[in-house]
This record gives sequence, structure tokens and C-alpha cells, in this order.
Amino acid sequence: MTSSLYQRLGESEGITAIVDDAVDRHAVNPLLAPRFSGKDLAHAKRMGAQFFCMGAGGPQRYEGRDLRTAHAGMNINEQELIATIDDFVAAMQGQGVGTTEINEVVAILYSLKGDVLRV
Ligand code: HEM
Repeated sequence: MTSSLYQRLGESEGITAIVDDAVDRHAVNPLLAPRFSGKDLAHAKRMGAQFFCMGAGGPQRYEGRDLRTAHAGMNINEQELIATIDDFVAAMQGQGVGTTEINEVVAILYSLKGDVLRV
């Protein structure tokens, strides 16, 4: 049987490492840094890891705000969305995640754009 995306990404440990790295990249990415300046990055990482674990099929329960509420009023644009996805791709490559899994995650992130862009 094919294992879940959660299992193929290394479960909680693997996904936490990916999210930690991606958020660290956001904080220094010129396209994103202003958005994350002054934010509680540890909290963002914790919420991001919970969200990602749950979305990938893990047993975690996401305790954060729904996506639309979390990004409301930020007027996020497409360039910023692509920059966040690029940071996730770089983080996954850094963790040795395979191309199949990277493509699955990119598709999932892209599919969520309606709750993030200009809400
Ligand atoms: C599909 C894409 C995205 C997903 C899945 C996502 C997911 C999340 C999650 C789960 C949180 C935590 C919410 C909470 O603490 O209750 C969050 C917070 C945040 N996101 Fe996103 N996000 C996405 C795209 C973006 C983009 C494109 C930007 C900015 C350019 C962005 C900026 C932020 C910021 C600044 C916070 C912290 C908000 C705060 O602490 O007040 N996100 N995001």
C-alpha cells in the first residue's frame, strides 16, 4: 500500500524540520521578510507544522486560525505566494525530500491560494 504523504515526509520530525527551515527562509527572503518582521516566528513555526502535519494525513490537530482569518487584511499578492512556495521547495530539497513529494506539496500549497491571496 502506498504510504501517506505524512509518512513519506518523515512524519512529525521531518515536517517540523521542513517548516522550521522554510520560516527561517521567509524571515530573510527580501520578498517576504517585511511580512514576518516583528512576528512570533516560534509560534508561526508551531502552527505551520501542525497545519502541515494534519494536511499531510498525520494525527495532529491544528490549533491555529483558519487560513483566511490568519491572512485577512494582509492583501497578499501572487509574487509573495510564489516566494513562500519557493522557500518550501528549497527547505524540502535541503531535507532530501524526493521530487514526487515536493510536487505534491507544491500542488497542495497552490490549491490553498484562494484563502490567502487578497483576503
Ligand atoms: C498556501 C500558502 C500559505 C499557507 C498554507 C499559510 C499558512 C499559515 C499558517 C498555518 C499560519 C498560522 C496561523 C495562526 O497562527 O493562527 C500562518 C501565519 C502567517 N502567514 Fe501564512 N500561509 C500561506 C501563505 C502566506 C503568504 C504568501 C504570506 C506572506 C507573504 C504569509 C504570511 C503569514 C504571516 C505574516 C503569518 C503570521 C501572522 C501573525 O502572526 O499574525 N502566509 N500562515
